[in-house]
Amino acid sequence: MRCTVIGAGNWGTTFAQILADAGNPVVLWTHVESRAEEITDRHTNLRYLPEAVLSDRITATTDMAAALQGAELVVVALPSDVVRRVLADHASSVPRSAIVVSLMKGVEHGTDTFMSQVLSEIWDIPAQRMAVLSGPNLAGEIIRRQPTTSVVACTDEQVALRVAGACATPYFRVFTTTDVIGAEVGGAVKNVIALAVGIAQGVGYGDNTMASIMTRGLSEASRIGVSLGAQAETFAGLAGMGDLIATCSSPLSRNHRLGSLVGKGYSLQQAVAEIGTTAEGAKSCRAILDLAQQRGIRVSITAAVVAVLYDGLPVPEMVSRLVERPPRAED
Ligand SMILES: NC(=O)c1ccc[n+]([C@@H]2O[C@H](COP(=O)([O-])OP(=O)(O)OC[C@H]3O[C@@H](n4cnc5c(N)ncnc54)[C@H](O)[C@@H]3O)[C@@H](O)[C@H]2O)c1
Ligand SMILES: O=P(O)(O)OC[C@H](O)CO
Repeated sequence: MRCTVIGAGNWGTTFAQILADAGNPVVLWTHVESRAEEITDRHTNLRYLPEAVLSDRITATTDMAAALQGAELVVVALPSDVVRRVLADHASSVPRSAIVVSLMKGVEHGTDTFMSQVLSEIWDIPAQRMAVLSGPNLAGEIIRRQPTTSVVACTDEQVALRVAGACATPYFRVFTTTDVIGAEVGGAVKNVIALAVGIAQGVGYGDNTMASIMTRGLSEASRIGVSLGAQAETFAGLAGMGDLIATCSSPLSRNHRLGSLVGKGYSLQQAVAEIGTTAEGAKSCRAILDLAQQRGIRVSITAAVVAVLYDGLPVPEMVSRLVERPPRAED
């Protein structure tokens, strides 16, 4: 398939490499002219993936219309808070038959909208051509061709299978589902839970604390998802538990690292500056809390992360707020 990937950061560039390894020609869009030249001429992207040698099936451009021309598969990997601003004016350049895939794991602040919903809205993409790919997919491992799995969600299963086929390589095994909202919620909420785990580990707490936050965090994701129409089983799968385990356990996760810095006493601004690339949980946690509160869903961990990052709650009080609560049945 003729593929276009929008966003040449960690995941966009790594996903372009997956598509190229699967035999597809790929055009990678970046807003940075020097990066486009570097990717096309030298087959590197030193800012994001310093050790990688990229396939010569990948070329890059800053010209959005040229990047989208003739695309059969359009993949978007931008930070969630710039998607609307960067892409809204380019609807007429998206080929009418193209399949659009969101790789993003975030919720838009202000509209509480998931990324596939933003893309469908700004580009007028029908549900049967709009897909989401999510799973335990740390770019830093995949660019080294370490094996992993992922799931493509689309209401049209045949479309999900086409996308899965287009990115199948010996190191990237892709499953399919029709539960689009479940994949979206799993990907976005696990970032917030990884922040909470990172904060606890930054304070110095160990594996019992991590396991407790992960398990109760998955329960928050599942409750939010089901209230939005997701299937509960999705949260036991790759886009739920699978991604949660990878993100909460790995030092490669930006959300985990950001949380750990906050647990050690950094302010949010200092931690964001130190990480230097996208940590979606910090941007999405308030929208996720909004979504839960609007539906009367209890999300204590998400609320605690918002309180620490945005309302000045001291970290030790976050921990006691989570632990010192009356007993009740596990749900
Ligand atoms: N990195 C991963 O391992 C990984 C894995 C799965 C999903 N994701 C998701 O993919 C999305 C992108 O993450 P990433 O890791 O590639 O982020 P990144 O920070 O590494 O890269 C972001 C890219 O967006 C570009 N960008 C930023 N602001 C822009 C603007 N205003 N206009 C145009 N381009 C702009 C940057 O130049 C860069 O190319 C996120 O939603 C993330 O949650 C990341
Ligand atoms: O580095 P993070 O925390 O954005 O996580 C990357 C991926 O989402 C892991 O699947």
